[in-house]
Amino acid sequence: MKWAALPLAALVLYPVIRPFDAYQQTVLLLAFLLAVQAVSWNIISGYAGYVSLGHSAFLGLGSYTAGIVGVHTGLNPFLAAPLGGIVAVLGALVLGAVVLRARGHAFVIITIALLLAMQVVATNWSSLTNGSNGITLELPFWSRDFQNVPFYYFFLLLMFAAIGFSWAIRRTKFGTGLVAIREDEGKAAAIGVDTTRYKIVAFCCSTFFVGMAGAGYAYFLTFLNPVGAFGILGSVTIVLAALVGGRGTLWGPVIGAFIVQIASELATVYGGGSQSRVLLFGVALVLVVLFLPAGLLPAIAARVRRGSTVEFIDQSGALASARVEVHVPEAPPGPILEVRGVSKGFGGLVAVDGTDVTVQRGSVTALIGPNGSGKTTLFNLVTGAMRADAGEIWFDGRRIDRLPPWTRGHLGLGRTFQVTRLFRSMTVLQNVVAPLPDARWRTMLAGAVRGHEADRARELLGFVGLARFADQPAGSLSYGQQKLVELAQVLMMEPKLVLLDEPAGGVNPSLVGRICDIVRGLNEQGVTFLVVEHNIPMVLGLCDPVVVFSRGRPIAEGPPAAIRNDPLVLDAYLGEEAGADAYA
Ligand SMILES: Nc1ncnc2c1ncn2[C@@H]1O[C@H](COP(=O)(O)OP(=O)(O)OP(=O)(O)O)[C@@H](O)[C@H]1O
Repeated sequence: MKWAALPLAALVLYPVIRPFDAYQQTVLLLAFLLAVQAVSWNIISGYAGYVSLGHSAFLGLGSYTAGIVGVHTGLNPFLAAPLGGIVAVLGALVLGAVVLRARGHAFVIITIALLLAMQVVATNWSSLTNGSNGITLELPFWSRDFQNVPFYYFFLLLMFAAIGFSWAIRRTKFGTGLVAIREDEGKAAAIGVDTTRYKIVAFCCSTFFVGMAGAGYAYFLTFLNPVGAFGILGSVTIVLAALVGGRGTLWGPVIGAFIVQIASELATVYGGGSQSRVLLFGVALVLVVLFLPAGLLPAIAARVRRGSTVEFIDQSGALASARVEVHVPEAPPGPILEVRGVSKGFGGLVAVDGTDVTVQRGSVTALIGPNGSGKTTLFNLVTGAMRADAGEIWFDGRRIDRLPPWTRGHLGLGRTFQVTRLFRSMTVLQNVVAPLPDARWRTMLAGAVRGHEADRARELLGFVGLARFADQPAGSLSYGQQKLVELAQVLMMEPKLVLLDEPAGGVNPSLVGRICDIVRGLNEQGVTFLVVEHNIPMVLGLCDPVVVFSRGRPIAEGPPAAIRNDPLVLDAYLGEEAGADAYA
């Protein structure tokens, strides 16, 4: 941040030193305007990864708000700017509430459609917008000699505000949640992130300053029409600026905005007008995607990192034992999880077939069965990653099968994955503090890594023997270590029941013992476990009871000693010979 102080101070002082450089001021103020848009766009499309290709629609909305209000009330567009921001946010709220319930590409397409739809509305709703004749705004009331100076400071101030806002968001749990959504939306939901709410709020946040800027821009142009206000080129420019600088970073979109604005100006001056600009943007977009996919700033950061020495971490003693207190509310014995008649099919394949499974509170229950017998699908149904076709799921006395995954997480249902799903761009510590224990706005807006939560995360990392890796990127850990981090992550949610999907799969045998110790230690303190595992000796040593699955339903259940000798199980699961070997 310090490196930015000097150029920012120069920008603040420039009109004071050269008040009559109207052209240079115009170039710069348009760069500020683009930066406001790119920084705002970055909140939904960089942090959360939902690319909006029609974001200039919100600039148009702000412009029209100021124009229409100005025509009817005579309010100065600068004073109408907050209203422009609010209208943009309301637009985003309505659109986001509809579109952002879904995942993926639909959002991109719909944002383009939104932009074009607004153009059509602005053209045809003549009584409000004066149709394609456009709206002429009042002329600035100050002297023409330094006409650009107030606009310069208006956009500069907005740029600072947008950067500050983006910076603040990134430091909250909300910001971490957005990055989690970008990296793995399903996993984010499993650790308690209300992904729908987060995306809608992020979309709204990404429009407020754009709407405000729209009001100022209309005043600067003193004229508005539908094609100008809702043109696709504006949106492409925003995306290009953010991509060039580095989307998902704080300063990337700012730097990108300056580069794109200056390049665009050069193309207009030396390249023969706006047609050359379109060509330039098209070529630049292709080049950036091909050769600089992460953008300029991340590419420079990666080069600097490559040049610096890598810290060696002494891994000896990394498995040192530790104990951690977990809080599980007292409850009478009985079932904590009941799966009643649940089915799930994929096309013609029935993966889970009218299954009943009960997990008793305080147990370490195993779920074993051959590959493809439906164990992971059952986990997905219990945690809400998939919806059951039929049946009911009850957790801790409450029916949960219609609840979203994050609510199930808030109720105390934790889960690890067969193939670990840590957020790889985050550090180990950031991963562990990422889960959200409840849906309160206060929690969402709290600092991402703060006070007692950060202490707790370090304590949990110590418990799984990985405290010294806290500040390393999660992706740099070994597979087994990532499994342990994922366990620490789940424990952050104070779960009552943890579903472990193949905790020993692909893990060094020395770690398997450690995982068993951890599970036993937590279980003694009241945490219930449901474990899917192919490592039969581990299952028989750790779990009781054992439920055996075959073709989407349980075929046997009982203590390990009984399961070990059950001919049905040997037949369905391992075949007799293999079974004898495995249990030997
Ligand atoms: N999203 C999906 N779409 C289509 N088929 C699926 C999907 N998920 C699982 N299946 C199928 O459902 C069946 C059960 O798969 P599931 O992953 O639940 O088995 P599993 O018992 O966990 O297997 P493994 O022990 O190998 O992990 C398999 O035939 C699988 O191909």
